[in-house]
Amino acid sequence: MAYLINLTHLQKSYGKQTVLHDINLNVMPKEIVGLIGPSGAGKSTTIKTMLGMEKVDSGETLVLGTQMPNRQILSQIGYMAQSDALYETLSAKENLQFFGKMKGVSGTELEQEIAYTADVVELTPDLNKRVANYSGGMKRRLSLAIALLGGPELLVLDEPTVGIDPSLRRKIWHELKLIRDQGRSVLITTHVMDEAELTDRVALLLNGKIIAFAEPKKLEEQYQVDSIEDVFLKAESEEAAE
Ligand SMILES: Nc1ncnc2c1ncn2[C@@H]1O[C@H](COP(=O)(O)OP(=O)(O)OP(=O)(O)O)[C@@H](O)[C@H]1O
Repeated sequence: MAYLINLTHLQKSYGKQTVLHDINLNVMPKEIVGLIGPSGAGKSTTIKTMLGMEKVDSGETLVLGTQMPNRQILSQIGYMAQSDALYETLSAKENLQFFGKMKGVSGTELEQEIAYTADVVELTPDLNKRVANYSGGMKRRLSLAIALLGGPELLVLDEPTVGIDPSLRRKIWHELKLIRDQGRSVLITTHVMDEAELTDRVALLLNGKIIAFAEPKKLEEQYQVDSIEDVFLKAESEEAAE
């Protein structure tokens, strides 16, 4: 199997605190993988070490078959960070044009993609506003639109639905499923348990450890519960008892 992402035995500490303990995680073509866990579990650290933005202490990180860090690979991924990296003095449209060109999209194709992605995140009426005047949720939506530009084979989205209304959240998940059905893949972090049910496979992260990783339905069967939230609670109490 040619994994798009393959993390093996990742270990990472900040000072005396071990933040990632032996993380093993992979993403295959044409799937949505969720990385779910409470605040401080290590979701962003997993993503940042995976993309080479933070150094790992040990373990191997392969993204699109290449050892990270690698700038070339980074430019092929649709990455949405947890904090927005936008040009505040420019309009949303100018941001999209800038990042689109960086990804090698231009001309009519870029204009079409901007129109499409702005519609997905419901920013069409606000495209000409300066980002400095955007709300926090609008900035998240713009960051997501930027990540979608260029139709990357792999999307890595760090909490993309924080601060986003339920109806738009549903629309975004619909888009992610379309992306998956086109044969592309998504790694998404969230602390919203309901969203875990929408993934093809979900990794439950607790205190820097992956305590379970499988299809949501399989996990529910294995733990004999009806929701990922209950899987998490059960797995958490088993972990604490060990
Ligand atoms: N640069 C850093 N220096 C020291 N500690 C850090 C650093 N970055 C993260 N940590 C610590 O690592 C742990 C995991 O943080 P991380 O941001 O990965 O969690 P998270 O699961 O993404 O949380 P959230 O959902 O709140 O974003 C936390 O205890 C955090 O304080």
